[in-house]
Amino acid sequence: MEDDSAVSDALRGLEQDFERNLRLNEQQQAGLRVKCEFNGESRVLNTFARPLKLTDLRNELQARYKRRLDIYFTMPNGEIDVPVLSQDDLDLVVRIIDHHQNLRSLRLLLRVPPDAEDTTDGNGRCSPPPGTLPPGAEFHDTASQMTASTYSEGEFIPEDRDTDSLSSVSESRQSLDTFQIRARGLGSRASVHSDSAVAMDDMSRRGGPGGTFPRRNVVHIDDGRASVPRTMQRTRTPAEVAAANRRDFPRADSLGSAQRSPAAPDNWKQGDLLGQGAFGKVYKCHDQDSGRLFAMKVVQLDANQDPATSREVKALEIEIQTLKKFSHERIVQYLGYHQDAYRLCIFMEYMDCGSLRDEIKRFGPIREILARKYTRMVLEGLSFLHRNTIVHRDIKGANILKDSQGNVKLSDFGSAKHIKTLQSAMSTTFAGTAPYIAPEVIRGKKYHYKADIWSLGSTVVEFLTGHPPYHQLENAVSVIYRIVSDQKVDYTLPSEVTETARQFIDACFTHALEQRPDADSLLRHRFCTEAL
Ligand SMILES: Nc1ncnc2c1ncn2[C@@H]1O[C@H](COP(=O)(O)OP(=O)(O)OP(=O)(O)O)[C@@H](O)[C@H]1O
Repeated sequence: MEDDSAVSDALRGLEQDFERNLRLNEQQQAGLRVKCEFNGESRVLNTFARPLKLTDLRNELQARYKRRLDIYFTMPNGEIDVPVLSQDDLDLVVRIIDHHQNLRSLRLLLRVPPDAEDTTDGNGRCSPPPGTLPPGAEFHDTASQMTASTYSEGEFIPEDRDTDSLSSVSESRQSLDTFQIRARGLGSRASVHSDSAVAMDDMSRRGGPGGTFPRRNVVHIDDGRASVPRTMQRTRTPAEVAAANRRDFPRADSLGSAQRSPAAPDNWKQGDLLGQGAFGKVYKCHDQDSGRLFAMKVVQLDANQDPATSREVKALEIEIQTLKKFSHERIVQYLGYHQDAYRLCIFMEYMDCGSLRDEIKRFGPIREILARKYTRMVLEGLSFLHRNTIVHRDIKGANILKDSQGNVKLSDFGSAKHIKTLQSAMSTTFAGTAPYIAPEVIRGKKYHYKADIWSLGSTVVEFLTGHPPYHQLENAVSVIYRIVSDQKVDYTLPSEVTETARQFIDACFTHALEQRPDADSLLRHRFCTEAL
């Protein structure tokens, strides 16, 4: 009986291989259709003969667009663009789409090279229109004594600290952070799960005791202090919220107490630079009213933002408004945001020891005993996010922050999608993130919460070896090619690392989503439960 089923399995496998090869042959004999997107406009170029030559492609682009353009390969999910710099990159990209069942054409994103942009100020930034605040001007600049005003459409949403009817989501037990928030009774589980944003938006629409009234977004700069204007936002329609939540999640069955939302400071002073990511700088800040320290991520905006970028900024603001209501001892607390014409400032809880990536850079790979502890804390954070229908989407050492007591927390959750789209729109790349991306995401599936588990596997390799898998490869295209084509992720652990660690990592690197364990089951893995 067993023999029979083994034979039929093998036959089915052979049949599938045959069909795949047949399809591949047909595809390879047919030419290659190339679609290009430039400045928000999509065009189908010629069908190119194989093998596709980079010089032919460049010549065709030059003829069509009459300018030199940088070429990026856009993955089917539209979120990942990787630069195509050489013939080798292009060959890999063609191989990726040939092995991809659903891809019929090569999608390329075209961008004007930064050095060719004639509207830049020489630093890659766009010059502001006449009469506007220069991009370098900081709000706290005492010398300038300026008052800058920006106007945006929308309805004024009262700050949450004045809004008793707004609740936040929290499971924080004994948070060691300085942003401990006062508990305010039990929240409704149902409203916080997939309908959470609807419920919150609904409450926002109704407004708290402060009422709802239109207001202009004005930034006053005086006296070396910055006053944060009340934020404005467009409320999400139920359809948008439903679309955002149309994912397959575990049930939110253990939401804890609802608490008062943390609020962004009204008056602050910018301090030292804490670090810089692919997209913006992070500064330490001092709340001038409470004395608390917090972190401020500054995302520079292009003054001549195209509509797509503006939409993404708006979406990011809305996301942060929602995310700040989530509170847990293993996630870095969002406090709010402020936007003007030149920058979007995202306020967050301050973590005084920086990221685990910084720690690895400074002190080398992390010993397994500590890696186990960090992994457990990361999984607690992931378990909370996933129960609350949030996919982190960018788990990596650089997004795990630590305080001086050894607590680690997840940062940058939820906002990753908008940040990435913005990065893409503003011509930065996120090659640094490529080694952590799950293969199904590269293949174009929507982010499923289990994609975070795959990234966790890469992050544990990073803890133990100092680098994620495939870091030695030269470029992002090679990395994503290896992730989608390797049956087994190629990584080497130091000899002293236990078999338990390897099993844990391999469990994270399970290709089939339904077999890949979730955060709660990984928390029960011996890697997390047993001390060394
Ligand atoms: N809340 C915070 N508290 C303290 N330091 C922080 C905080 N957030 C970020 N940092 C510091 O700033 C650095 C840059 O953070 P940022 O989130 O901009 O980029 P990243 O996560 O390192 O990289 P990428 O932009 O590619 O995701 C971090 O590595 C960390 O050292």
